Amino acid sequence: MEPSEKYLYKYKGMYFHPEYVTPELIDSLEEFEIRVSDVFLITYPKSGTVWTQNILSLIFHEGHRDETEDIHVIDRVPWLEYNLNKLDYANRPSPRLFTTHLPYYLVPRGLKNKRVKVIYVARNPKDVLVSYFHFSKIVITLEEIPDFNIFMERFLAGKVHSSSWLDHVRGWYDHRDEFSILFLTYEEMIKDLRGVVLRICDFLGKELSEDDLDTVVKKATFENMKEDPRANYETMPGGLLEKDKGHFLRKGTVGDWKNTMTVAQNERFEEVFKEKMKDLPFNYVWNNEEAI
Ligand SMILES: Nc1ncnc2c1ncn2[C@@H]1O[C@H](COP(=O)(O)OS(=O)(=O)O)[C@@H](OP(=O)(O)O)[C@H]1O
Repeated sequence: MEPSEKYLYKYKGMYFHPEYVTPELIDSLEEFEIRVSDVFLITYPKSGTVWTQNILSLIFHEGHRDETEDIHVIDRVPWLEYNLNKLDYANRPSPRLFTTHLPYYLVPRGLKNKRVKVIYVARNPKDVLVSYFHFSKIVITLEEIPDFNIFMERFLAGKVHSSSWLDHVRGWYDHRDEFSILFLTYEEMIKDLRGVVLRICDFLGKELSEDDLDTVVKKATFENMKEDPRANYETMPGGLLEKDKGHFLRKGTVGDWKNTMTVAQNERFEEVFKEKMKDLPFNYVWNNEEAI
């Protein structure tokens, strides 16, 4: 079953939503003017994007940490290709923080000067699949596919928004030498959030006091983010979420795929993905017992 054109179109090998992204915009991003102080967060959807957005916002903005500023993370670390709140990116003060789901070959050329810091977060693709499946039910501009089996086949074929998980992760990993890039996984964030925040700070050359570090870690926990209107995405622009159907911050756990996928579905998933993932260094995300 092919994706409906109402929700998806393909451009330069990548599926985009027609309402938010035009081919002209994608083309223009190649020349997007980069500052060396910019920081880019890059993810495949449902891999821990908003979590890391929140962490970056907390690291960089005292007013977020001490709650004196009421600015949503979508405005602190906005999407490069989905400028939902029409921010003036060219005139934002430095350091600018951006988020993107773009593949390595569509990001601004300036990222390749190796001076711009890029953080890539990957997550076990089975958990990504399940999170994506639930997400498609609550976002009004995503095609809702009630049958998990059909959704999984679309996911495996890369016929979803942002295309194939495998191509995304592999592309960024195989081209890592062209960027100044820190790879993180959702699973290690779950296992040792403080350690990951420290690694991010180290990578970005940010020094936080112990108290500030504690605050970042505390405010980035699932429970606290769920209660924080600046970070829980309950009020997405344009009323994108159908709140009575579920929440953006849904479960926030590792291994939830086991509650959804049948043995046969897991076998099918592994048949398509496992061999192709073999030489990726993220093998540990494949098997949750090994990850935790
Ligand atoms: N603090 C924290 N701790 C643990 N997990 C968290 C946290 N914040 C967000 N999440 C979970 O991340 C999933 C959403 O992924 P993304 O933010 O990448 O989605 S999106 O691409 O921006 O739509 C989604 O995963 P699921 O719960 O499995 O659906 C969120 O719950």
